[in-house]
Amino acid sequence: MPERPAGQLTGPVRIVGAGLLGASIGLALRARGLDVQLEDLNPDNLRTASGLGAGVPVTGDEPEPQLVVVAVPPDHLGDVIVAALEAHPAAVVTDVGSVKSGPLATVASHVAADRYCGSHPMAGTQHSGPLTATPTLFEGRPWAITPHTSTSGAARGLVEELVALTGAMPLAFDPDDHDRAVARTSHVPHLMSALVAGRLAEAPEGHLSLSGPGVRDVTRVAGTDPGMWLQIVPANAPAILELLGQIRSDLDLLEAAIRSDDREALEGVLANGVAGTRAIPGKHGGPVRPMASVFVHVPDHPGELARLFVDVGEAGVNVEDVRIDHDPARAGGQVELVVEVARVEVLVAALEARGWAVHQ
Ligand SMILES: NC(=O)C1=CN([C@@H]2O[C@H](COP(=O)(O)OP(=O)(O)OC[C@H]3O[C@@H](n4cnc5c(N)ncnc54)[C@H](O)[C@@H]3O)[C@@H](O)[C@H]2O)C=CC1
Ligand SMILES: O=C(O)C(=O)Cc1ccc(O)cc1
Repeated sequence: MPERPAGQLTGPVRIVGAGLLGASIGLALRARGLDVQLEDLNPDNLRTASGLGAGVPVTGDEPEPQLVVVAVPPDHLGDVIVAALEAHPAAVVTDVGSVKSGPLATVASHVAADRYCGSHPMAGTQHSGPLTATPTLFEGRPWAITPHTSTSGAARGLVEELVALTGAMPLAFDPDDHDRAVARTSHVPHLMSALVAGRLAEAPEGHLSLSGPGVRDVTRVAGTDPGMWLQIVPANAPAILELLGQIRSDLDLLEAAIRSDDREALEGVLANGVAGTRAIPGKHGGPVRPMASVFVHVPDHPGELARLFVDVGEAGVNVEDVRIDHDPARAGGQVELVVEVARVEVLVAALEARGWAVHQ
């Protein structure tokens, strides 16, 4: 295939699988003025996605796509990518699947594999289907681009443009290395979250009333629709099993340390955890900036949250993250504002001066 200079993703883009990911990509591309064609086996999802403005359902009369984005569940990726390469002999084909080596194995023997370049955005919500699709889903998020040995420069270039148009941050990975990376950063964390959350379901009556932000943080991702994970985990079994083996040894060490009250070994486990959290890159891949939480009691009246955020804005402090919980002490909410450590004093002083009950 001839090399295509950069800056030439003009569409049409065909999206196969108009669920959460497909419809969100469609919305992002429509916002940039590209023609988007939608295909889905499920007529309800197709109707919802096109109704939201993510693109136009295919009829068979439309022009050939320049780029096909396959966004179907993991079990079907390989076959649907091959079908797209065959159906659209001039198009570049990518997919957004969570695991790259399996689909590539299906595609690799295909004569037109040079037109295929895998990819994987690290963004989602806890819901599947197009209803919660949003054009901003990918903004500032990492999006892996996983060319294989025979991917053409032109195919890779077009996928890079797709990623740039959605506002995501492109990161190049070899497909196998990508799978090892997401086993560590996404798949095993999800399974660990499910294991911890699973112990909550059988808790004796009353115990869960002591739930605080900690348990919510650790179990949040376990609450996502399990359907997709039932396909992701088997698709990345080798990389996941390797990490689970290491965690099993860590658990043995931890259990022994607790049994023998070995504080040094326990400290080692906890220190490793601290080192791990600090190793996660900061926003947009930048350096990690130390963060701290400021907790604010918000009375249970309409408009109070809005007033709080106006006051934070006027204090000139950027909120990096925010969580809202019931206040265990009084009626109302407790808002946790995560800000840079260096901004905590300014924020606390400004909020107290405006009458907010604040603690750290
Ligand atoms: N949900 C997430 O958080 C993320 C998902 N992914 C990957 O993106 C892909 C799509 O995931 P979601 O959008 O969440 O799933 P989804 O379930 O919301 O959407 C999948 C869509 O594909 C359609 N479909 C299934 N088989 C099809 C076929 N053969 N031809 C045409 N349409 C077909 C379904 O009807 C559905 O509308 C998956 O491979 C997943 O691994 C990647 C990053 C994040
Ligand atoms: O795990 C995360 O960090 C998410 O944001 C959600 C998610 C789920 C599955 C993926 O393949 C990619 C991202």
